[in-house]
Amino acid sequence: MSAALKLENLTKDFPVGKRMFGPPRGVVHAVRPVTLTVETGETLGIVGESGCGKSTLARMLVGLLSPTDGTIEIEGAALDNADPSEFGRKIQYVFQDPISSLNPRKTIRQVMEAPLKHLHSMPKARRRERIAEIFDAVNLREEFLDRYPHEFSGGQAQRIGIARALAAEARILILDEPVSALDVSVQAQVLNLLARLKAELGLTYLFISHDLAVVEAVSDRVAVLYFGAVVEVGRAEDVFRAPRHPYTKLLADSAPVVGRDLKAPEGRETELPDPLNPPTGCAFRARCPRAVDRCAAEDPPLMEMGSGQLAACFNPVPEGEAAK
Ligand SMILES: Nc1ncnc2c1ncn2[C@@H]1O[C@H](COP(=O)(O)OP(=O)(O)OP(=O)(O)O)[C@@H](O)[C@H]1O
Repeated sequence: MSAALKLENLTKDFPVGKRMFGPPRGVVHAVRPVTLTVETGETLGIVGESGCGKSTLARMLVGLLSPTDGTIEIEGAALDNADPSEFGRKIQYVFQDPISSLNPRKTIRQVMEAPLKHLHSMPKARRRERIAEIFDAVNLREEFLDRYPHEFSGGQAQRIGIARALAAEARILILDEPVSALDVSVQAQVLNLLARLKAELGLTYLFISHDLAVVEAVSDRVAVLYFGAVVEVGRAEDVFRAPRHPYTKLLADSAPVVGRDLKAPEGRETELPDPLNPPTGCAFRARCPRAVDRCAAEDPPLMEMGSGQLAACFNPVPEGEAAK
């Protein structure tokens, strides 16, 4: 397998409380150095509570935000050197609510034509054919093309979002909560469609979700984010069934949906630390039932826990202590 995406120390700081003169009042470290590789054809799930940096990470990958530091490599080409149009083509964002990201005054055909025209300079006749092929691939009827965004149901809208990414000839899709706003039966249809397209087209997915059951079902590997950093990464079944980081164990024990009913051990904090005033050492230690002295002094790096599972913890959950 070759790498579709390689992130090396990717970092994003937001200065806050900007003043006319002098430095800003503080800095939010929204994404702390993230190093990750996603193989071609793989689905990497990304989970974590609200505010842990998922969207900031995703927005850097599609060029909506520029990194403070670090590098992004797509199919072997570093972002800085790559032709921006090539970059924009290969990695596409599929929003949770694709319709609100579309211009309400443009028909779906106009929306679909834009990438074919601008990224691929495709002549008109070929564009019509290509749009028909893509609509067929995502099970949408061609007659929908002359309608406007608000005329679609949630499931249809999500198919349109996927179709738009395919029109750009994306190789990597960032799926940001792609099914969380849909009814369960429609969720299954969209997930099946994504699985089929991935197999047929050899796509690579980054699947961001609060729903651990969905993430486990669709992901080959999972990265768990906490306070802007990857705290655990490994095969989906290992990470959820035998988590080594105490935060992942907390998520797995509190499932199914991250952020809802997160259990806090007796006398421990439940909230994320203040981003403007981060703690020393491990960011999770105030909530952690396994914290030891070292955790206050040093921020643990990701460490090998066996069979490719990595966790950033000095006192990991013992192997074999499966999640409840
Ligand atoms: N433009 C900004 N300026 C300042 N801080 C920001 C900005 N955007 C995000 N942040 C902060 O960066 C951190 C990460 O936010 P981000 O939106 O990436 O989290 P998230 O995991 O995607 O959350 P959610 O699940 O709610 O979408 C948070 O502390 C957030 O307040």
